[in-house]
Amino acid sequence: MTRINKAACIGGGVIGGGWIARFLLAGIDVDVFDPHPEATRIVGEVLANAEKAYAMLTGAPLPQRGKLTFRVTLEQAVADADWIQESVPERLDLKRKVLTQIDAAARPDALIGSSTSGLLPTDLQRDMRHPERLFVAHPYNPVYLLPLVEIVGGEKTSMETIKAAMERLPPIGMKGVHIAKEIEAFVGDRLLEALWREALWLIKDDICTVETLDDVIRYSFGLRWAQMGLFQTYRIAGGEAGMRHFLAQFGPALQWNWTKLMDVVDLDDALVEKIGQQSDEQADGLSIRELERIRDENLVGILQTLKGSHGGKGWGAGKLLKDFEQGLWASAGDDKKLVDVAQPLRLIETKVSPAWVDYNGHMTEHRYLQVFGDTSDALLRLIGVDFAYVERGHSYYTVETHIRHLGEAKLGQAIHSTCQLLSADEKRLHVFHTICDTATGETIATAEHMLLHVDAKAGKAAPAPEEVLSKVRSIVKAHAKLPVPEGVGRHVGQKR
Ligand SMILES: NC(=O)C1=CN([C@@H]2O[C@H](COP(=O)(O)OP(=O)(O)OC[C@H]3O[C@@H](n4cnc5c(N)ncnc54)[C@H](O)[C@@H]3O)[C@@H](O)[C@H]2O)C=CC1
Ligand SMILES: C[N+](C)(C)CC(=O)CC(=O)[O-]
Repeated sequence: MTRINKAACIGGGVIGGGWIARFLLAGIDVDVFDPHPEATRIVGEVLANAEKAYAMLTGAPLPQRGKLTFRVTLEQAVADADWIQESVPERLDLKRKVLTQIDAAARPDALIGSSTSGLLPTDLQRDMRHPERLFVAHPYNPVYLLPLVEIVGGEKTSMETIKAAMERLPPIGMKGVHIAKEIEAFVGDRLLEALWREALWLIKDDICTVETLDDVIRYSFGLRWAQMGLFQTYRIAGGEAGMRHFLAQFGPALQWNWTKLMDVVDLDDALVEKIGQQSDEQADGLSIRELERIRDENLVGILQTLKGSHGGKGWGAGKLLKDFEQGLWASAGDDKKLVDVAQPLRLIETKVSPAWVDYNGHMTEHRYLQVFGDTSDALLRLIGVDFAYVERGHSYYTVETHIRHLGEAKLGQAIHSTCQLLSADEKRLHVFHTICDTATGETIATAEHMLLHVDAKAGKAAPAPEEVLSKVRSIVKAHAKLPVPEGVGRHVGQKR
């Protein structure tokens, strides 16, 4: 997979800031040009939110954060970037001017993406000397969490550019969709504009308030759309006969007078004030940054749920997250370099995610097992039992677990896990894991597990190969010098 080595972001507002965070958290250095006097503060706040979100999103080892540099001129910012993302305000004249400036100063092999929500790439590339490398890369807010990018070429964009742009998105956790023909607003904003236009009419005509309208979305089809989109949702709504029956039943309604579609509401002062006031009431005193954090927590929860869906294979954006994490584990390589075997192995660093918290306000039971399971997986990678090993047909399965809950882990709390390898033979690993509060070092929970090496195809236990056992033996030898952890061998029971 081809990767972005150095990015430049021209414009660091809502969307530019999101791109900056996406690149930096993928380990890519970013140079920024934005003449706004408070650009540094604004980008810093977006980045802080993004870091909070990523800490909750994944326990996979994120690369070291890229270096962020603000430049005084556009030319300096783009000079050695291989991906340049333009995110200046949505005005054709301004974008053309900025893109022409980028084109003149960028490396000849640099890719140039525009974040435009709806302008045609053919119009954007009109004045460029090398228009073949300009494409629309339309993202969704917040760019650091929502993975989709619509990739759209103009008349002069080369297919090599489109291919190169598409290839560079998965390593930063994004999914490119190539829109075959350029149209204004592409696909996503075509749909959103239609909905938005109807919504404005419903408010203007006093059919409902902005809060009622949002409730209608978020308590119903909004929940469906995140995981199945429109067509697959309607396929199910057709019952056993599926999409054909759905079309037969609801197709005729399309001729009825249900929508105002192309009639554009007049956004006069009265309507702007009406929407503004209703929106203020709906926010109930929450600031934009607070709302962003609530949004991010919810998105993290949804993405994590989708990651575990479809029998653990992952579904939609959750499958993408799963693949991204596998890439992170793979490129972190064997964690050997990071781990000191003279100590219990420090293997997982994470934060308590919103999706992990129960009605008591702290981490719910099965999430402890998840973190302990992740700890076992990290140990296995360390001894060479990685994805490739499992694909070849062997693995370790956990056959017994005993968890003790000794403290509380609250939302957003930084926690880490350690592993002490108590003993091992050619088939078994006897491990003792601990989850600690990273700030205080206090123990929150412990788990004792027995893992059994298996021939997964034959479905039975089998000795591990020498290359794995030699690594196991060296950790067991080092850990034999450590005190036996308190709680080893405990069982659940009461004196009778
Ligand atoms: N806000 C949204 O929900 C989305 C916006 N977009 C697109 O992203 C682009 C940017 O939109 P936002 O970030 O929302 O706007 P914004 O107003 O938040 O940010 C624009 C930034 O560009 C900077 N800027 C202005 N002139 C500049 C120049 N000559 N060189 C460098 N920087 C300059 C401004 O100082 C500002 O920080 C637009 O094309 C928009 O259509 C795409 C997806 C979603
Ligand atoms: C409002 N908008 C047209 C700028 C929205 C987008 O382009 C995508 C989004 O994030 O909703």
